[in-house]
This record gives sequence, C-alpha cells and structure tokens, in this order.
Amino acid sequence: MAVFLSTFLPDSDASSKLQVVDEGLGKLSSEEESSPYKLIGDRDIKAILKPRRPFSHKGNYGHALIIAGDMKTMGAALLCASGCLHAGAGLTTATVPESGLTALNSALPEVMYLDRKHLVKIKSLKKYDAIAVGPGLGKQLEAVCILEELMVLKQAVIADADALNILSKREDLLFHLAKDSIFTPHLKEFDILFGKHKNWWERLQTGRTMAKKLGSVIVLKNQYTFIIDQQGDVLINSTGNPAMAQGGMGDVLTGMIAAYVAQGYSAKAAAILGCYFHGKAGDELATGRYNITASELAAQVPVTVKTFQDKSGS
Ligand SMILES: NC(=O)C1=CN([C@@H]2O[C@H](COP(=O)(O)OP(=O)(O)OC[C@H]3O[C@@H](n4cnc5c(N)ncnc54)[C@H](OP(=O)(O)O)[C@@H]3O)[C@@H](O)[C@H]2O)[C@@H](O)CC1
Ligand SMILES: Nc1ncnc2c1ncn2[C@@H]1O[C@H](COP(=O)(O)OP(=O)(O)O)[C@@H](O)[C@H]1O
Repeated sequence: MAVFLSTFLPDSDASSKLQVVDEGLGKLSSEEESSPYKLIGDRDIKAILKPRRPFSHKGNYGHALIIAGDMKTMGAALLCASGCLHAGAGLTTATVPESGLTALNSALPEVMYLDRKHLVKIKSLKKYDAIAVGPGLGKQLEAVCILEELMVLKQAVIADADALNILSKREDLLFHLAKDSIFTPHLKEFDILFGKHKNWWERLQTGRTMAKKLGSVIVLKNQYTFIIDQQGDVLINSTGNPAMAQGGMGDVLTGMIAAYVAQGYSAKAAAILGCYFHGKAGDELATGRYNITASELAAQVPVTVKTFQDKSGS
C-alpha cells in the first residue's frame, strides 16, 4: 500500500496527500519512476555504515572541530562535543570562550581545546576533517567574524543554531560557504533563513530548491526529520520520539553529524547516519523513560550503533 508524504507532516495540505513516499533510498525497480520523497530504512543504514577496522587507530576516524558556546550557552558546546565524541570521531577539538575551559576539561576530558583568538587568526583549518559551527555560539561580532573566516577558507561546515541566525542576515556568506556543507535548522530557524512558509509542504519545496542552489544538504528537524540532498531529494528519518523534546538535543545531533563527516562519510551519508542513530538512541532510552536528556542520549549512541551493527550483520 502506498505511503503518502502527508503522513510525515504535522499539518495538512492538498499536495502532500498526493505525493508517494518510496520505501528505502534506492529505486524501486528499473521501470518505476522513483519519487523524490524516500523513507530511510534499516537496510539503507546497513549499506552506509562502515565497521571499525582491525588495527585502526584514532587517526583513521578523523578530527572534528566544534566551534560553539558562549557565556550563557556553554552547555550547547559541551553537548555538541559530546555528540561528536560519542559518535566516534577519532579526535575532537572544541573552540569555546576561555571561561568554558574548566567546564570542558571536567565534563569531557577526551576533547581538546583551541583558543578562540587563534581560530580567527588561523589561515587554514585543513587539519580538521569536519567543522561544526553554531550551537550556543551567540550572534555577536566574534561569531560573525568566525563565519566570515570559514567562508574565506572554503571548507565545508555543519552549520546549526546561531550560525544559521547569522547566515539569515548575510546572504553573501550563506551563498559562498563551501558546497557539501550541512545546514541543520529546526522549523523556526528554517523560516528565518529562507522566509516564512504557510505550511510544511511549501517549506519542503523551498528546502529542495535551496539545497540544489547551495549544493549542500539541509537537515530540517522535526518529529520526522527531512534530509534534503544536493539533488533536491527528500529523505525522511522516522526514528525519534517526543521524549527527546528537550533543549540541547539538536546540539548533540550537530556533533554527531560532524563525527560522521570526520570519519569520511559524505555530507549526505553523515546527515543520514546522524539523524537515524540520534533518533534510534532516543527510541531505545524512551522504552523505559518519560523523557530523555541530551547528555543521556549522547552517551547511548555507541550502544545504539553497536546493537544495530550486531543485529543487521553490518
Ligand atoms: N544548554 C545550552 O547551553 C543550550 C543552548 N542552546 C543554544 O542556545 C541558542 C538559542 O537557543 P534557543 O532555544 O533560545 O533558541 P531556538 O532554538 O532558536 O528557539 C527559539 C524559538 O524557536 C522555536 N523552536 C525551537 N525549537 C523548535 C523546534 N524544534 N520546532 C519548532 N519550533 C522551535 C520556539 O518558539 P515557540 O514555538 O515556542 O514560539 C523557541 O522558543 C542556540 O544557539 C542553541 O544552540 C539550546 O540548544 C538549548 C541548550
Ligand atoms: N517529538 C520529537 N520526535 C522526534 N525527535 C524530536 C522530537 N522533538 C525533538 N526532536 C529532535 O530533537 C532535536 C531538537 O533540535 P533543536 O530544536 O535544534 O534543539 P536544541 O536547539 O535545543 O539543541 C532534533 O533533532 C529533533 O528531531
């Protein structure tokens, strides 16, 4: 029986009721025209997820840089770095304001620190395999300067939260960020970036147009998160649940996506793995829980991935 796009949207409209969603990311068969709307299944994850190889070392799993945190939102940086760490990046470095250094060292001793002052002066961030920017970053001049530097360096980024708010006022930066960047807005951030929308159908159409125009991946977060790839296809993630509706959950997701980019996955694959395992970790914890904190979710991720790997034989 056909599944329609409207199933995955919180509001109703005529168009989405007519759009068929394909099961899985591959084509159904050579004769059938594939739909731009595809539901991510376990088989897709199995095909994407790579095992950790024998004799491998931290250098094989990439180095991620987290640019996040401000005086009152240092927690967002810690949560993002924690998501990155728990999703398996070989090395994670966080650049937070100096006032957050003690918190960083106490909460996440595995994570290294890079002085913000050095970041703005650095002419190359090439040693980092993934760069996430935005959670709790603030919108002050320093944050704007960081985004300007990243644009000049032409390295793809994972942009979230305050980075998106800054980009919404700076089209010159938005359209000059490196291709294969990943944008992770929730509904409000999406509308701030790309304009107000009447309903989710319209929002998705704008997302498709903008992902193609930017040559980047847009992760539009909601109960069902939509991963819109560079071709304008909409991949629907169905893991996750309302127990996850607590502050900081998106910060963890951003760190996880950065970890997968650092490990060598493409922008699209990293977004898929991040969303799937983020939601799946939440589903596992929610079996015995009314709500889940973002820190708990991050800690669950290695268990979730291992359980999936063992069950699917990947
Ligand atoms: N511990 C820390 O340090 C934390 C730091 N954080 C960091 O702080 C910074 C600012 O974060 P923020 O929460 O003030 O702003 P933001 O997320 O834009 O919400 C603004 C308004 O948008 C809405 N809205 C929000 N989410 C929505 C959704 N999914 N779907 C639909 N609507 C949604 C909602 O409006 P309402 O719907 O209630 O009218 C909400 O009031 C940011 O950098 C972030 O990373 C947080 O991560 C928390 C933990
Ligand atoms: N009801 C829900 N069902 C599934 N996932 C949810 C639900 N509520 C929140 N989430 C997930 O939690 C994350 C929230 O992200 P975001 O709003 O950016 O959080 P924050 O800014 O507080 O870190 C998203 O990945 C979203 O998909």
